[in-house]
Amino acid sequence: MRVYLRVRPFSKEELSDGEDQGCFVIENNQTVTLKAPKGSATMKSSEKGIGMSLHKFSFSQICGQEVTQSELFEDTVKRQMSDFLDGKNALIFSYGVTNAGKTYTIQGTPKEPGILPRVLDASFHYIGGRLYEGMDRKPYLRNDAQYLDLDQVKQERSAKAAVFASVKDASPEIFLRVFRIDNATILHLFVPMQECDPLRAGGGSESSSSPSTHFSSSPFSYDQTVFASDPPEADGSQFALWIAFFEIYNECVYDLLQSPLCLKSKRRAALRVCDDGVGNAYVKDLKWINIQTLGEASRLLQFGNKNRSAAATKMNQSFSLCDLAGSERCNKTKTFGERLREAGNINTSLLILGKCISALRNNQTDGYSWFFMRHHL
Ligand SMILES: Nc1ncnc2c1ncn2[C@@H]1O[C@H](COP(=O)(O)OP(=O)(O)OP(=O)(O)O)[C@@H](O)[C@H]1O
Repeated sequence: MRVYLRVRPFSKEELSDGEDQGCFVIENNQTVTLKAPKGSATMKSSEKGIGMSLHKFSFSQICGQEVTQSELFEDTVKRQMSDFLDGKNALIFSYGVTNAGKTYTIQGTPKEPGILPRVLDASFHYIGGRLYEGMDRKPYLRNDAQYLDLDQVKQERSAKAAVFASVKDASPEIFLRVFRIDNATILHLFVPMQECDPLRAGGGSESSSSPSTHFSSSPFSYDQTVFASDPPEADGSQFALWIAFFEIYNECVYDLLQSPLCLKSKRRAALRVCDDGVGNAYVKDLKWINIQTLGEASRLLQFGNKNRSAAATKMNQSFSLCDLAGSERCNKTKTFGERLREAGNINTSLLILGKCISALRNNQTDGYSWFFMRHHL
């Protein structure tokens, strides 16, 4: 596990409130010293000879306030991303007091995209023309994939269409802003809008052009050689990308990709955290959506984020639902196994996005977590 510290600059308000008291000194790129603020309980205690006013902390690496989003990605996540593309699962978790800069670091702003859009972009870049266009290989339990029959594929398509239909009125401007670096690059990065049309998106494999063409002119600059070496084209490997997005709120797991059409009651149903039978936790009944383009990924992110804030403010939370959460053993049913191997060499790559708020709120802290799972079948 690697632990990075990111220090954000003071805001104008903080500076005018005199919060910059030199309490924080970066000694080197791995060590910081914290000095208790004047008048704080810690400072008063140390003046009485109880406890210390100085504390040193060490990290894998410290990113100072001058570090840009792009540099942060290069210095921290890129290595993990490379492992992920090599077939290892990964988890990225950000933790800090409210207003510390977690959202800025993970999601970023239109002008300064954070880790998430960069990783999505890099994933598509890496996969290039090897994206599996069908929807019949789907994540299953924690580390597995299942084969879907024609009826199930149909259901997947309509579920996807329902989600995309509910964001179809979103302004393309907002949509584009998610990854915008500057005006000149907008059109290059994003897929043509008709490719994001919900009806077409619902059609799954009907995408007519190779996904690689959409990302060849991405505004993000990566040294692709740092990423895992491409699997040999000759082995016919393809990649299926599915996204799930959930939040943990007051100890309950909520699906953020649940289409509002499915929410007949105003209460959101909490999902269960189950065991796959071999000790791996997974979220039962979590909605997975197959994506074919970076644009679709971006729309899902937008959709889920909207659900998150709406959920917190508009919906009538029922804490009695909490008893549904918690670990529960679920029977492992039939998996795809050998049938998939016979059918071809498909890598199923999964991205799970989630914001963990949970009981951490009690300490005025919260965290973002983000998992990558990938398996070769
Ligand atoms: N590295 C940075 N450079 C410039 N501004 C930053 C940086 N990090 C954070 N900020 C700014 O600081 C403010 C707080 O950041 P952010 O909203 O990301 O905090 P947070 O930890 O997600 O807060 P919360 O837990 O309340 O959601 C925002 O205005 C953000 O734009």
